[in-house]
Amino acid sequence: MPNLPSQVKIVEVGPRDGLQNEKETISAAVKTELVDRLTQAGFANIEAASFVSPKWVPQMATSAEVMANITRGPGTIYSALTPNMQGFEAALAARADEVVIFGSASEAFSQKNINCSIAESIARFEGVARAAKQNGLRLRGSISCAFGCPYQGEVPLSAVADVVARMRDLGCDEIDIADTIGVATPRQTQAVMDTAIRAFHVAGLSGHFHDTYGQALANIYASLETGIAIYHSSVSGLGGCPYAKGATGNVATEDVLYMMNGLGIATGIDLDLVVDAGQFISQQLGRKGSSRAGNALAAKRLA
Ligand SMILES: CC(=O)SCCNC(=O)CCNC(=O)[C@H](O)C(C)(C)COP(=O)(O)OP(=O)(O)OC[C@H]1O[C@@H](n2cnc3c(N)ncnc32)[C@H](O)[C@@H]1OP(=O)(O)O
Ligand SMILES: CC(=O)CC(=O)O
Repeated sequence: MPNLPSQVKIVEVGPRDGLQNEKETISAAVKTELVDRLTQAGFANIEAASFVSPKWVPQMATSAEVMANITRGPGTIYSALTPNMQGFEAALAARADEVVIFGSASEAFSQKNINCSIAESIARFEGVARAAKQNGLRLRGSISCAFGCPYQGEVPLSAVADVVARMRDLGCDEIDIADTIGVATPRQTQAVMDTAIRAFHVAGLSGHFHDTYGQALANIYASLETGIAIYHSSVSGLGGCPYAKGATGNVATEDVLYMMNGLGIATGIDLDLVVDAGQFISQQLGRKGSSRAGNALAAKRLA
């Protein structure tokens, strides 16, 4: 049995990554209730908002209202995406605990997603990073397309190493290695994670896996073997990226928790309450959730 971490942090990204791609407008009240349910379930970190252009991502336009109305848990960090100073100022006003600068290891994706090159994005993030530190906010860097890009295909390890180093030099407390389109497989995952670990301390790295090809849980297990102990997931497997067509949601939180529980890895999260939250948001969206464990556990309750 390989030596796996004895505990992990699960960052719940459903309210942001999970909902950002929904076509029908979801009310701020529903989003607020979702965040509150997730807080009750015991998450130490919830990605609750995104202060991006409402023209680019209309679903996130209610972020300030959601942040104003949630009931904050004393031990929970509420994060918000901030692509530039305009986003940062909004996140600060909304009392975000952590801001997320989000770049890419792929030039093509950077242009499509945030309308600038990787180098331009890093220059933009410098102001956000400085302001975050000055205001005592945590700073997280997210690196999209670390395993493959919907526009340019392969992404070399050297590109991942380069952006991790740039995020590190900006002073990020945590850096996410993201499989935006869910194409990675376990050996590749370990190669990318080992590359990131050479550029940043392992305790500050996280794995953000979408599940398009059904590989996300296997990739999380592979990452556990490299020592990575922070994972992102989305309740009910919600999600997708408006600038990565065809990509499905993040790995489902219920499935990750079920696996961690089985491995004896502590998360501090109440799986039953996450299943309830998944049922709630699925009902609101009018469709069955895509978490295998969530659906099985909900069916067992009815049996
Ligand atoms: C993999 C993932 O899931 S990542 C998450 C999903 N992707 C995203 O959220 C990316 C969203 N992208 C964006 O919001 C945009 O590309 C931006 C804001 C980063 C850059 O867009 P640009 O058009 O180059 O911005 P620019 O600075 O030129 O401003 C254009 C307009 O956007 C507005 N804008 C810029 N930044 C923001 C912001 N953070 N919040 C709200 N509005 C903004 C400006 O006020 C301006 O408005 P106007 O036309 O009414 O004057
Ligand atoms: C910011 C993100 O949402 C990360 C990704 O999936 O690319």
